[in-house]
Amino acid sequence: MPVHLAPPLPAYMMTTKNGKTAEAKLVVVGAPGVGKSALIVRFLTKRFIWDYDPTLECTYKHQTTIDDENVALEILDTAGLDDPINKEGHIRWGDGFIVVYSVTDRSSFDEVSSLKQYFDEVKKARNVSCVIIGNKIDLERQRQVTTEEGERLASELACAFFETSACEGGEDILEAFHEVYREVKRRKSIENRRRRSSAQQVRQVFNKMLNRFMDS
Ligand SMILES: Nc1nc2c(ncn2[C@@H]2O[C@H](COP(=O)(O)OP(=O)(O)OP(=O)(O)O)[C@@H](O)[C@H]2O)c(=O)[nH]1
Repeated sequence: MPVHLAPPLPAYMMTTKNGKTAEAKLVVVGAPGVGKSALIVRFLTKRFIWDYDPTLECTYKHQTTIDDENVALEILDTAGLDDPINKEGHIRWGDGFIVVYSVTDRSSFDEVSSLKQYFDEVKKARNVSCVIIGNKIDLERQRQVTTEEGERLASELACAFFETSACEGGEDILEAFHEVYREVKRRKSIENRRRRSSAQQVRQVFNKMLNRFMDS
């Protein structure tokens, strides 16, 4: 009997020491059956459930601490990204992405590059915040994708890389979710710096023009 996922956790609005809200929207994508739901549930509850209904679509709100910072995460568990409108909407919504493949399914690995490329296109960024997970490493005898292949691809795509077993658990699952948050935070701070510096440039030009006008 398939087990239904627990209902999403209640929403929290967290504030950091300086009074600001730290939050990030994460999207978990990958081919059907690679273990996206199992990884999310493992991250949220530290438990593994063998059988799920195939995911329709589910968003979880989760309060946690990452690097001593209180963070409110929203995590979207996607159900295949075949519908182009839905797909684009998910990508626009997300700040960071976890792309999952199964080490026992080469075709799921082959989809990773095109997914990453699509994120970059939709977000109009050279590199969106993204980590790659090769899941189901407990099924070593059925492995079709080596660790080296995963590492190589992740390095080509400039993403952090983790191999996990949602079934057995382990720190790498936690670390993958934390790492994508860190990446989101890094990029946000770069964007903010850029925005501040261009606002400063506009102010300088404006002040120069104003001074010239006043002098004339
Ligand atoms: N052995 C093993 N089985 C796993 C692991 N992760 C998930 N599974 C199993 O793989 C199947 C699919 O897992 P899901 O978490 O539903 O995969 P999904 O990617 O969310 O699937 P869709 O919602 O259909 O896209 C289930 O039977 C899980 O029990 C793992 O790490 N090891």
